[in-house]
Amino acid sequence: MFNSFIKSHFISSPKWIGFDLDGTLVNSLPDIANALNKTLTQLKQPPKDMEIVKNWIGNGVPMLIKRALSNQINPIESCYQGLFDEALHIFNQAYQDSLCQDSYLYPNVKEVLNKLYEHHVSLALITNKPIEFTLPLLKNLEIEKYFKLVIGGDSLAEKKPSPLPLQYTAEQLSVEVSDGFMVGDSSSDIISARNAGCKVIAVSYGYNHGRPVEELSPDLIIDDLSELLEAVE
Ligand SMILES: O=C(O)COP(=O)(O)O
Ligand SMILES: [Mg+2]
Repeated sequence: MFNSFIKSHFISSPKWIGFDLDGTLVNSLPDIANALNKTLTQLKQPPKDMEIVKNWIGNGVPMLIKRALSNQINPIESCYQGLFDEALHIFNQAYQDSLCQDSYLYPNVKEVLNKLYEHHVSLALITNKPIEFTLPLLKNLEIEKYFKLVIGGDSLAEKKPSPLPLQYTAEQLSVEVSDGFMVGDSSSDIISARNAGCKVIAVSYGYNHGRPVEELSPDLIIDDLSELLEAVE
């Protein structure tokens, strides 16, 4: 099932595959930017351009809020202090209200997940998105049934780039971490996989804080998820 390039560079029969969510399976940017701008407007802060918000996604909602209030990727405490709790509260409500208004699956996502599922590869969804948003989003996009395990950014004591979510996944699925790989769009996915001791495929079309994924030397870069597979008869 796996094409020859992946077979020769990867693992011919992976026991597990971990998928990142935002920027890998789902383009959630429009709904995240919309909720964030509702939050900023309510706090009388200037709204942000979608292209800027895109660079701030990938390290969870609290970090997104801190970045937005600081207007930069490395948040400054004096900028978000005092506003953070209220901003988080407003964002959580706004995002829950329009979680899947304009978000959509990238090309071939459902087909690839379905094929892997039919071939009994254990799939895990490993995101930094809080679990309260992750589960309804998966349900709404009709891909929740493919995952044996779903880990949100607040499900464990540490989120990606910590290796913990991947180590926990392997433990839960009763496999070795090195018997599978991670598929993601951002530095946190690549670093998490390296730290956990497994290979990683990066998608070129995601967010990665506005930086090219090549910089982090993933094991393989793909432009479309269907490159994971070759057609099953
Ligand atoms: O930062 C987020 O909320 C989303 O992160 P993800 O790319 O790990 O799904
Ligand atoms: Mg991502």
